[in-house]
Amino acid sequence: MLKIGPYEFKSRLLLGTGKYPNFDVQKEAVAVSETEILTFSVRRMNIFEASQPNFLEKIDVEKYNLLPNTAGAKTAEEAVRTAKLAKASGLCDMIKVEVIGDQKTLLPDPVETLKASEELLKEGFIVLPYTSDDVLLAKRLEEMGCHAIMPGASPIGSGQGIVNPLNLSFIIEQSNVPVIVDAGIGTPSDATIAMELGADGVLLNTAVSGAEDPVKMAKAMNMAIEAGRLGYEAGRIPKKRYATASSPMEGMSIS
Ligand SMILES: CC(=O)[C@@H](O)[C@H](O)COP(=O)(O)O
Repeated sequence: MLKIGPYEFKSRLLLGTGKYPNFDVQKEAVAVSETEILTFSVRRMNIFEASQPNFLEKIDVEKYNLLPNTAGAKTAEEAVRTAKLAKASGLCDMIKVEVIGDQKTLLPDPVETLKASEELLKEGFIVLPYTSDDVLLAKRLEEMGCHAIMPGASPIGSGQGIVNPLNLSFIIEQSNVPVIVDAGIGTPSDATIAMELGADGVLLNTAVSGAEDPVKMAKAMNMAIEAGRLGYEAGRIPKKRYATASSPMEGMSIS
């Protein structure tokens, strides 16, 4: 089970809702992914205006846990304001803190992310910050009280996969709260690697919504995350420098 604050989830896949070719494909992809957590940008949702386009219009939102995110925020102040809007709409008390520090790489601003997370924790939110793969920053966010840490695999939408598995493994090793690898996943095998490293979950969007067949890819991601988790729990064999026979002859009576 994936436990985030007071919530428990069977699925370890968190899915974004943007950039699908149409709402029918989005709906089917979400269904086959078997995700229980959908994230969406509060700023793009028009949550208070029923007449405006709704990016979740074909989805039965009652069936999912919604994880609003503060995408578009460049400062802690903007992120806090956006989070409060989401909470006021009654959608959920979880918030993905996303404060972008650079528009080319879309990497998170560490100082503003810390500030926003601290403020939102004080306000009683369940806080999941999107952060870089900086090990010490992840530690500070956990010590502050964040309910999960979400280090990036690589830049949002880049599909580069996990560029620094060593840092991710340090973050996972030190963490007492769930670590959810967020952003940059390109293929099912990237998601499996994150889970084999010991991540508690994976958040992804572009790899599914931008695939040639988003529904097939959503299914593949579901299976990949499940496989990676099983492999992690099963415990991998140690790597050796030289070969060891798969069928040893010792103790056999055949000469
Ligand atoms: C939807 C969302 O929250 C994104 O900002 C997230 O980081 C996913 O990134 P990818 O699109 O690279 O999977």
